[in-house]
Amino acid sequence: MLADTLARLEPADSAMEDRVAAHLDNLTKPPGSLGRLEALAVTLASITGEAFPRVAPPGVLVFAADHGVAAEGVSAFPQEVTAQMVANFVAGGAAINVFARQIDARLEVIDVGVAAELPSSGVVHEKVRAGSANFVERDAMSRDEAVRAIEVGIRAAERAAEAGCRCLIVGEMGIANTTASSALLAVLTESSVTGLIGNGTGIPVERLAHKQAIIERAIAARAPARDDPLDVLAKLGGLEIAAMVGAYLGGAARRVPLLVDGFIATVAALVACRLGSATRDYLIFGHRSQEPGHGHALAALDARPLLELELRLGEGTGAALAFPLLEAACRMLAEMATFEDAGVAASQTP
Ligand SMILES: Cc1cc2ncn([C@H]3O[C@H](COP(=O)(O)O)[C@@H](O)[C@H]3O)c2cc1C
Ligand SMILES: O=C(O)c1cccnc1
Repeated sequence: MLADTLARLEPADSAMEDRVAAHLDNLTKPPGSLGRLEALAVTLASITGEAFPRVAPPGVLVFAADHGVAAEGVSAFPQEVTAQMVANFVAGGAAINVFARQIDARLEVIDVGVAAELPSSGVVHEKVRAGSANFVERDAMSRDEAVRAIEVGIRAAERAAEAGCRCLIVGEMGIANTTASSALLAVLTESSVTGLIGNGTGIPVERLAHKQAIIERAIAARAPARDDPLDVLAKLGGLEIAAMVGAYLGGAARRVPLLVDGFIATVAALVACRLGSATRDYLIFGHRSQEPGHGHALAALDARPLLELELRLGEGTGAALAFPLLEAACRMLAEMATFEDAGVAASQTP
């Protein structure tokens, strides 16, 4: 299934660019005056292959899993919070529930690897294993488990597309996943861990050096092959991160715009692009997270996010908050009058 999805990936339709740019210049505004919203409209048209793209309704996929490395004291919160937050998602009380309701999104919560029993309803049960291993001691997961988790994500993206979602927001919940994401990013971009790490859920400054040492030890001990993204993901990643990779690949293969959230989501998107480079064409970046590594991950993807709200939460929240801008770009294309229709002079006569 992963191989099939990779084989179906195609670049976005660049022929749409000139056509949409010409239409934008006919709309009743000085050319270019709607700034980045105009570029966004062009991007959405080339992603979907439609001159008048639509992004509503959006689908939010929240993947949850636990991380063995949480045992090393790298998060400000205990591992149990992952399962407790899944229950909160089911009850509708988390930040992502609120913002998903605001944009009329279809929200799905998927258990890829939470190390606890979860509510039987309201969660899609796709547990590959009960949490990844502590990657300081052994590989986070096997290559086969990583592929299975990726396929959980591909299937979730397909369900969302089948349900009519025209834009995907991929979020996560997994205590200690900023540690796993920092490790992945350091290896994939051949960067030193210093400068990439941040305090995640809010570990005190004194514990940052410990978090850094854990990541450095893990990278040295696991010694992943940096040009083999699956090897890096299996050894240093997490189950929900692998599923996010799959959701991006599955969404891109279906030509669905992918609205990327914060640090963890961007690292997963980077892994997806390393597996299938055409995925990059389908990514739109919602916001810049406070987590220092996010700037680095965005730079690796040559990405400029839409919002800067000093968020550092994850779950898909920053992407959900940016969604109305995508909708505005679509409505601008479809609903604004042209100079001719409105009887407005298109330029000053010489
Ligand atoms: C109550 C709560 C809700 C959250 N929602 C997202 N995260 C975020 O924080 C975690 C990553 O940070 P670290 O690597 O420091 O553990 C992830 O679960 C992420 O989704 C949360 C964290 C907490 C505590
Ligand atoms: O930007 C994120 O995705 C993020 C930052 C801190 C903690 N959890 C998630």
